[in-house]
Amino acid sequence: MIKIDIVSGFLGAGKTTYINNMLKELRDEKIVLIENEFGDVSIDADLIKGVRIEEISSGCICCVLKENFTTTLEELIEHDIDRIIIEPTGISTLSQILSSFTQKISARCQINSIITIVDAKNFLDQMETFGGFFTDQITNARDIYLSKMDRVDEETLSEVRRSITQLNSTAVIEDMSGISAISFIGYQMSPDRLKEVLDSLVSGRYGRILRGKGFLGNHTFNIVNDEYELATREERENKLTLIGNLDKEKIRELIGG
Ligand SMILES: Nc1nc2c(ncn2[C@@H]2O[C@H](COP(=O)(O)OP(=O)(O)OP(=O)(O)O)[C@@H](O)[C@H]2O)c(=O)[nH]1
Repeated sequence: MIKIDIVSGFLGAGKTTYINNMLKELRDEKIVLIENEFGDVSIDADLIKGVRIEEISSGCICCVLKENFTTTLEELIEHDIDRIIIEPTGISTLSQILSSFTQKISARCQINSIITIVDAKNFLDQMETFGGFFTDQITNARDIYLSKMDRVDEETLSEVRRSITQLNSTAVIEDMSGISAISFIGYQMSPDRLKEVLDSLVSGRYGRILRGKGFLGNHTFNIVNDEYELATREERENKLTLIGNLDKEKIRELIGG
């Protein structure tokens, strides 16, 4: 299956910056980047190096250029590639892009990630003015990355996080430095399996876990770096939160959420 990663986000949010970082991690793969520009002049394609780039310009792939987009994808999947990264314009609606995947595309590809980059510095102002795009980009994302964290204070950051969570309570929100959190509510496993899972989590094979806390039935556990403690208490709702440089895909597989 060809992996598809969609990296959306408002104008200037940091999509190209994120994709360039992502490409550094994926040197061994055959990748095609679909770059969608609203204007005629391609700028982003010049900023990205080392991969094949398909440009679709003069409009958004979510509306006027939707057919071009679908045709481009259908042609691409005939080739020997591992991954397609899609960078829509900043004013694209993510729901429309997701609805462009025809049966032919879905049969050959698997959506690996649906990311929205949120500019922490400008988000609250832009949200007031351009709410529609944001709402769609945020509600349809699986992962939300905050950029420009270096340019905001803690209070603004909390407000940005609160506002995003109101629109999408299930997306993982993380900063571009790679420290993120992942939570599971109502997950199920046996106490024996829980011990195996905790051993795996602290092994380093699932990323670097800085902190973890959770409950499973009458068990409670704490993870700090590469150690964990497991104790028995009164019955609670099954919950688990992990914070760190996480390999979320593998963690989701491990926990089964
Ligand atoms: N201070 C700061 N600047 C950032 C950060 N991320 C991106 N930028 C800057 O923000 C500007 C826009 O970043 P891009 O990655 O080009 O954003 P984009 O979403 O691809 O922009 P468009 O394609 O025009 O919509 C650039 O000058 C980046 O260097 C960040 O975390 N902190």
